[in-house]
Amino acid sequence: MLQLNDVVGGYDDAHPVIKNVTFTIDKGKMIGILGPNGCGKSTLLKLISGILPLQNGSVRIDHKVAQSYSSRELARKMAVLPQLHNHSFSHTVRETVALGRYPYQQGIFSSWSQEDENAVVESMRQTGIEKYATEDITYLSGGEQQRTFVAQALAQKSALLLLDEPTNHLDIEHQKQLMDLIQFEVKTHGLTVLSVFHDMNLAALYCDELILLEAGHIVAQGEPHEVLKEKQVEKVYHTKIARISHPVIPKPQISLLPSSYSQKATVVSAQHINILSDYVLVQTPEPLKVVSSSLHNAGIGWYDTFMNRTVDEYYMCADAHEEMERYIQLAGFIPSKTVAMMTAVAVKHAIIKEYEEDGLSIVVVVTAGVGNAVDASKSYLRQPLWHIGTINIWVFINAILTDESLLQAMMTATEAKVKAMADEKIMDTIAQTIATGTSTDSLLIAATQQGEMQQYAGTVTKVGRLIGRGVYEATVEALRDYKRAKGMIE
Ligand SMILES: Nc1ncnc2c1ncn2[C@@H]1O[C@H](COP(=O)(O)OP(=O)(O)OP(=O)(O)O)[C@@H](O)[C@H]1O
Repeated sequence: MLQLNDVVGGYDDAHPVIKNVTFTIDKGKMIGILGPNGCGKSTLLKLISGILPLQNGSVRIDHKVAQSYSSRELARKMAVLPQLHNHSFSHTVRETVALGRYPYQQGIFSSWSQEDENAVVESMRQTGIEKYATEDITYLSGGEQQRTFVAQALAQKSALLLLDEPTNHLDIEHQKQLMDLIQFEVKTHGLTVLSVFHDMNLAALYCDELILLEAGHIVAQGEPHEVLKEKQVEKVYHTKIARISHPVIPKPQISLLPSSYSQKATVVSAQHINILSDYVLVQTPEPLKVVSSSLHNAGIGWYDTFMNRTVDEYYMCADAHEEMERYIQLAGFIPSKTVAMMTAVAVKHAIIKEYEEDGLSIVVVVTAGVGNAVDASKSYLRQPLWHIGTINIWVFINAILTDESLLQAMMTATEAKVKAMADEKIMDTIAQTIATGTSTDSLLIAATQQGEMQQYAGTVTKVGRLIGRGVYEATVEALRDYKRAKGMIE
């Protein structure tokens, strides 16, 4: 649909802004242009739309050199949404949108057709601006004006849309509406879109491909995950960032790292573990980075309150998540900052252990009830019933853990728990084999993210050795306590 070959151009022949830019966009694709301020994004759009002449190279639209189209023909092929600037002219919203139909007019509005009318009405409806139709555009907010100019570009009904920061001035509801609308036109009507973005995350969510410009050159081009690489983005934008995965769809997202974020020194020790009447509680002065399978706030996140709550062995609740959230609130804590799990074991039986080796320390807290012990390899023999038995394990680590380390710590802790079950000969009463856990166990790894970096946490790493030993010893002790409480041992 659009082909650029060795395009050179700008405002001054001696110093072109755009230098040898080559790319092709297929029909029905949405491509985002990214790059720092002044790198030439808007200039590139101006060269493509013919506002600026090319110094070298060619722009082809539908295999024909762009300059060979008359201006009216070109406008039927290509609509342009420039960067929104203050403008002095005064038109109603409807008149402004209707200007998008000029390529189809013979004289000024002398041949207004039903098709023109339909295009204007439809694009005003799509962008949600019908209610402002008779208002003067200069009285609208920045976002409303932006939507009016998008409607004008859509009313042009051209196959190629060039957009310069289309979501400028829009709140997130209208950003999403606009991007959804453009994506719908791309997917269902084969519209081709080339759009400048400052918001890399929005571009990654909606674009098929991204082009990253630096000082008028293309430095990267491809699918969002290929272009938004941490080192590449840091180099081009001269700033520290973290690349993360979108939580719901497989797209990369870029997060800024403020340079002056400072945390209070946080070291978790056994003294932080409070055993209250109904729950074990830990509160830390700063949030810890947590990975857990807790009932409340499972997954990876940052939390400063940790609760292991005793419930009746026959606890039943239609919505345990909602009930737990209410419980946390009534107990005086903030649900969004709290990770919480449940146990049928009285919390006075919680085992707390602290380990330190070579400047690295961890705290392990375990409650173990194994009335519902299961051999994971034989659990298919059971009915899938939810029943609280539960071994809950917390591991607090005074160090910086990478994500891979947090996940390895989960594995190391699980292996240590399984070994404790084996050594204590805890049986799966249905399979008649040694159990590996209970059917509702939870595990939490929480790192202060201060101190020494622990890249890995497998069994023979510095932190893995502490976790393996700590979880094993605390679980064995908790299992013995459980047996004692049940009169199984002295
Ligand atoms: N009308 C103009 N005359 C002369 N130089 C210009 C003109 N417009 C832009 N420039 C220069 O061209 C370079 C590229 O500008 P351009 O607007 O294309 O950058 P951009 O990547 O779109 O920037 P931003 O992210 O700030 O919108 C800049 O150095 C800018 O100063």
